[in-house]
Amino acid sequence: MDVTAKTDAAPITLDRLRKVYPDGTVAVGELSLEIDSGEVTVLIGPSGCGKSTVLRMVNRLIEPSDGRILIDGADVTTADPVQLRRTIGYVIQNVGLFPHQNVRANVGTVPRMLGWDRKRIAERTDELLDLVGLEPSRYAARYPHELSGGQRQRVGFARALAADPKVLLMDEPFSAVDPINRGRLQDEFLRLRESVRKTTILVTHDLQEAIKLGDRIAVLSDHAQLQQYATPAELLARPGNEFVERFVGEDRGIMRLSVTSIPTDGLRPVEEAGEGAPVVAAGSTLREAFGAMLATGRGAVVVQDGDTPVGALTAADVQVALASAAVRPAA
Ligand SMILES: Nc1ncnc2c1ncn2[C@@H]1O[C@H](COP(=O)(O)OP(=O)(O)OP(=O)(O)O)[C@@H](O)[C@H]1O
Repeated sequence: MDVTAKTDAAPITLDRLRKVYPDGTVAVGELSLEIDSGEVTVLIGPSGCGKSTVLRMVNRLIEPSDGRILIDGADVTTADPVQLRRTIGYVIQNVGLFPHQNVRANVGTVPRMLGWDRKRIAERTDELLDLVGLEPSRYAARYPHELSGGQRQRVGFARALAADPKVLLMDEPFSAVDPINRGRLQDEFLRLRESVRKTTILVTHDLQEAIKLGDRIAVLSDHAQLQQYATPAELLARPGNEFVERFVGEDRGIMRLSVTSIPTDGLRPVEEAGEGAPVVAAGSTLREAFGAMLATGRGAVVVQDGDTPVGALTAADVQVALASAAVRPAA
């Protein structure tokens, strides 16, 4: 892990957070959650269970009725909301770019408010556009309507990161783009996380997305009641109660393939894979190994560390690896 990037992040504590809207709707009953510095925590749960309300209390777009929110140990429920929002990146479904400002101006919004000089803003904008894969010379002068949905989402992400916030809030960030682009954006998000490690709270409806992007997943039921808070692997292997079991559904066995790595020991001798068997890299997931078997119609793969074959894994071994991962203590 990149230590310098890690220092940019801050832990978040939600302490008995509560929101009752003026009409009496209890959106959030009482939620407590510890989010480690630099981690991505996903809030997931049925429609209307209070996910967005929780997220929007963190940047004070919504005022909590009770409870505290600590960022880096400081209670932000008493901070000036405008100042606070400048230190928190916020990415929403339809991006919310300013339509009459070009990409450069959109990305520079918060640095401008913070009074950075033009040169510093321009340098930062170029750096961020590069980071999200939009070449500045080509895209900086464009207006939002001259971009695809996925490109707009990238600009939104660059804008959220512009002033180097310690915290990033993302509300259904990828749900407005088509499935192929969504997958690409998710992959980019994972890649970006290697260099820009912000403490992130991400709201989604999509369990696959939660499993792919989350370090931890908080499953909520109505009134933002916390049903389980666990790593993706733990959640799928050991749903904490009936609600979570129903929520993760019957596909959880299949999904576990994506969050479980090929075992490092106990592999068969390479020869057992047979001549011409597909090769997967050591450290790949069971899903990648099983996918390679299905794609080639073979019953085994060769596991390779760099250029060196280290063993063979059969379809039956995949099942055994899944079963033994379930009894191991949580990662
Ligand atoms: N301004 C408001 N006034 C009254 N009730 C509200 C208000 N905003 C949201 N609610 C209610 O609070 C509850 C939680 O809403 P919230 O948007 O946080 O849920 P959500 O889990 O994000 O939903 P979705 O997944 O459908 O976006 C819902 O019952 C909603 O109808």
